[in-house]
Amino acid sequence: MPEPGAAPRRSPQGVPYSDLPHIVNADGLHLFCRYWEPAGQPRALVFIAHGAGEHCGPYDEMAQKLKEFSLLVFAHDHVGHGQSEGDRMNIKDFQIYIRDSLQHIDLMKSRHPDLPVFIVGHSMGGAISILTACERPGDFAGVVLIAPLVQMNPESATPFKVFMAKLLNHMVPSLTMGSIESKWLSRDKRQVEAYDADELNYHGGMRVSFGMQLMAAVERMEREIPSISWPFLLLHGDADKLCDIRGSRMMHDNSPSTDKKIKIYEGGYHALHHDLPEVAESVLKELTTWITEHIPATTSQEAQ
Ligand SMILES: O=C1N[C@]2(CO1)C[C@H](C(=O)N1CCC(COc3ccc(F)cc3Cl)CC1)C2
Repeated sequence: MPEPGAAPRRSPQGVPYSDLPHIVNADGLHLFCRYWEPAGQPRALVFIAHGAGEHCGPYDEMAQKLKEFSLLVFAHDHVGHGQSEGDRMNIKDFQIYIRDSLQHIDLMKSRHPDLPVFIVGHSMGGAISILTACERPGDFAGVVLIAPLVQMNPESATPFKVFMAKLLNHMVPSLTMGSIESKWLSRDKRQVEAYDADELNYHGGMRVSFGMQLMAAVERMEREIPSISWPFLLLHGDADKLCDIRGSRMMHDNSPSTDKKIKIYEGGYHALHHDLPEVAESVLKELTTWITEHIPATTSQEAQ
């Protein structure tokens, strides 16, 4: 409980967290949460992990669609993102994203102990999803990855650039590199304009220290992939300039999972769920079908 008389903790936008759905993470930071609860009995839990610089608001359409299938969807803005506390798009250890995700997932599992749990992750949220599932390999009924960050883009992360980033990280870690080029997010200009206009997105430069954390996450995934046995669905555009499709192909080809699927969208840009309408529609169809088909039959159904 806050000290009596203490000023209420407020979101970066100035809203008291007492007026917002939130959890408090292990470092005492308030994370803004969203929940999409179906009218009747939910069939499964779905946690959505958003990517770098964005927040969980733009996943409302996806969550509404999942809710129509009696799925209980939940998400939070990662530390340093959107309406959550923390230094904007920066993290001292990538593990914090995974720890916080497991905290929120465990909270929802405690409320719905009999429901299977799925994760849907996009881009950096895909890396969070992969490493979260790797920490609890038996806990998830499935993981859906939309253009996940699995490997560095070899054009942007040349050995020289990686060397310079590591050197600069020791010298000036708060130095900023370029920002995320929104033109590569989607072929739908309205979606790019919406991203650029969204004040809850971080539009500043990426700190070298944050880039280092992303690289460390990539290295962790490279080590984990040969032991991935949980079910997953990969969706990736072959014109993605932000997260190379080769990472998804490598994960699909090198993981021992016997229940894995990759769907390539020809000409697709990075944010497939916000790409051209026919692609976004296909992505929603693919992930809702895959998740509902991966909900284990309940004992009552088995008894029939
Ligand atoms: O709809 C959406 N998608 C979003 C935004 O809005 C894209 C963004 C997102 O998560 N990434 C795109 C950029 C990428 C940069 O990667 C690096 C940069 C420097 C570095 F040193 C090492 C790496 Cl790995 C990380 C993943 C989420």
